[in-house]
Amino acid sequence: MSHAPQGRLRFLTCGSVDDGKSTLIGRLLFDTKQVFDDQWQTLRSDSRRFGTQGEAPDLALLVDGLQAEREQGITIDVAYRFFSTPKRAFIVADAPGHEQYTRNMAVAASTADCAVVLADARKGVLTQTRRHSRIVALMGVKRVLLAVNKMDLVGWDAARFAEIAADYAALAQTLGLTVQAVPLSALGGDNLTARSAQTPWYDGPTLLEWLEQAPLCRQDDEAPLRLPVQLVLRPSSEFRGYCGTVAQGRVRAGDRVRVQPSGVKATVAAVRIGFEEVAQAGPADAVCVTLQEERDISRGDVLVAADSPIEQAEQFHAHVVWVGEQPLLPGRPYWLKLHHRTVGAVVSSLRHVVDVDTGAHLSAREVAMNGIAAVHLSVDRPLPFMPYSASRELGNFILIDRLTQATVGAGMIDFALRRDSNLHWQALAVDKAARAALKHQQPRCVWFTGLSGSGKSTLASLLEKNLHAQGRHTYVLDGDNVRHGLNRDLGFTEGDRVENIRRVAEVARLMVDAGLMVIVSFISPFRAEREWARSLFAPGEFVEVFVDTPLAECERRDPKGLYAKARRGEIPAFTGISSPYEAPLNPEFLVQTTSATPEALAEQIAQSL
Ligand SMILES: Nc1ncnc2c1ncn2[C@@H]1O[C@H](COP(=O)(O)OS(=O)(=O)O)[C@@H](OP(=O)(O)O)[C@H]1O
Ligand SMILES: Nc1ncnc2c1ncn2[C@@H]1O[C@H](COP(=O)(O)OP(=O)(O)O)[C@@H](O)[C@H]1O
Repeated sequence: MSHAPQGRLRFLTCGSVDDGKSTLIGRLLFDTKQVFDDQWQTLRSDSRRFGTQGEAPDLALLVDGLQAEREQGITIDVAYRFFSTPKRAFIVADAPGHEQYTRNMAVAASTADCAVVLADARKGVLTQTRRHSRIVALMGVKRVLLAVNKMDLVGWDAARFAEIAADYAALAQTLGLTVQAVPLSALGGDNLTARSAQTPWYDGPTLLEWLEQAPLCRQDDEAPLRLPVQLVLRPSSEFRGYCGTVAQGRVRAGDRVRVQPSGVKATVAAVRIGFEEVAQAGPADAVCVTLQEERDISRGDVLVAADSPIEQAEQFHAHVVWVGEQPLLPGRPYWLKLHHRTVGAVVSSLRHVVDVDTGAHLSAREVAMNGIAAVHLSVDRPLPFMPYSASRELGNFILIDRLTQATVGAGMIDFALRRDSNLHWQALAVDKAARAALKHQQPRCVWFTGLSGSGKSTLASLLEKNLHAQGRHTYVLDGDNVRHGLNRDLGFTEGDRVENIRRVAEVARLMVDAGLMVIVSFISPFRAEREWARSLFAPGEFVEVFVDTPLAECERRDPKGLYAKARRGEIPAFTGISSPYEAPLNPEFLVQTTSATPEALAEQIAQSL
């Protein structure tokens, strides 16, 4: 094998179940397997240099799918296979076309340079073909080979091939894909690795020729440097190295760099790959950079060319592929991880859900598993980023459930929202401490949660009376009254409850900032929102009170007759009956209303404040 491969092309294959995908991949592997051993050696030596598996080959080097997603650990059903020819090495990702295909395909496509879309010559372009092509295009793949397979079963009919190719070309145009259609038979090996005698009328490339020539995505070493910091190495007080994989551009000793988001500048002292000092490094190189100056840099920062910063924002327009079992709900807090930076995030608005069959934009209030949506995202700290179209490494993120730590979404940033740069937090001369001092009190948010009829309102009202009598400045936010004003537009779906609590928590925060002792009394059935509410306050400021009255007792009390109605089926999604209540795991107070009077309970809580 005298020729060095021209880089390593990653592609994915997609098609409907019977289109012949496995045969095609099997054939490719079989026809090229004579060099497989050589390549395996390369992988082994690569693994020793860059890998994390010691002597064993680090397959992750082949499969660095959604980077963050992999670190997070989520099972994605994608098979990666490896083969090579004298011209090039290939990694083919095979995403099963059946269940969960959206998320599997999205993950596979997120690192692919191109895609091979199969169509059965007898069936032509099907709904599935459209669906897969749309997902592939959304994930940033620009080039597609349309493999019109089973041409032998249509008698190698040139007209049939031309018809399918034209059909697909029309779709490709709407998706912004560049297409090469190839007539082939995976079974017979025609036009796969060798030109077929059956298609004298076809003068385009074979499938393999096309793959050998297809441009790689990651070749942008002309671009300014972008190096997300994955790890800060400090083996001794003398040495501080910043490690990560170069996303774009080159880095050399002497280069001026800027640290984002802080903005401080520094000069590169040395660049290492493994233990070796190198003159320079480029895209996809895993490097360790040292600086001449001492700087405060941590994981999640990005080193960029000093004169060419990337954007930073807190609000984005993005696309999300939802992989969570629970639906995506606007207003619910998630963690967002972009390159190596993790921040708090909420979907501030759900713009639309994409119908993958037709491309239509549908309005929706939540996104189910495998759904794809356009959203506005708001994060709690400035995030250096690039649009996904300009950099997959700096433009793709994952969303993580705050409670289970499971990955629930994979996303692509489209652009920062303009309003972001015009919104500035007002620093005011009089602050919370000053306001609280004037009132001679410690501001607090006392958060009552529990079933309807558990006793929240009764206790909240008694607590306020008690505090007021001590000269405290208080305010009660109660579900029943807030739902008549600020939250009049909200009902009792999961999404509406999430938004209900989000708004109330924000209002409570403002009131605590005003120096008040705020008492919140809402069912607030979900842990995620209560935990997020807690995160808005300083340590010790948020006091969660779980009014732990058994459902049977609440139902017996039924102060508003709602349980009776709910049992008769007249109220849909009633908490405790037909809608869930997630009890707090570590509340500051657990209150049992069946064994003490409301007055005694309120007194106990007041004492502790
Ligand atoms: N479907 C359904 N489920 C639960 N509750 C219902 C429902 N429909 C109306 N109500 C009445 O609304 C009050 C609860 O509102 P909240 O804002 O506290 O609910 S939530 O936190 O958004 O879940 C609740 O008041 P409380 O009894 O004070 O809890 C009920 O009176
Ligand atoms: N120890 C107690 N604490 C609070 N409420 C109690 C207690 N014992 C009985 N109750 C009764 O339970 C009912 C609770 O209703 P409410 O305070 O409106 O509940 P919620 O606001 O949680 O829906 C009231 O009728 C109240 O008098």
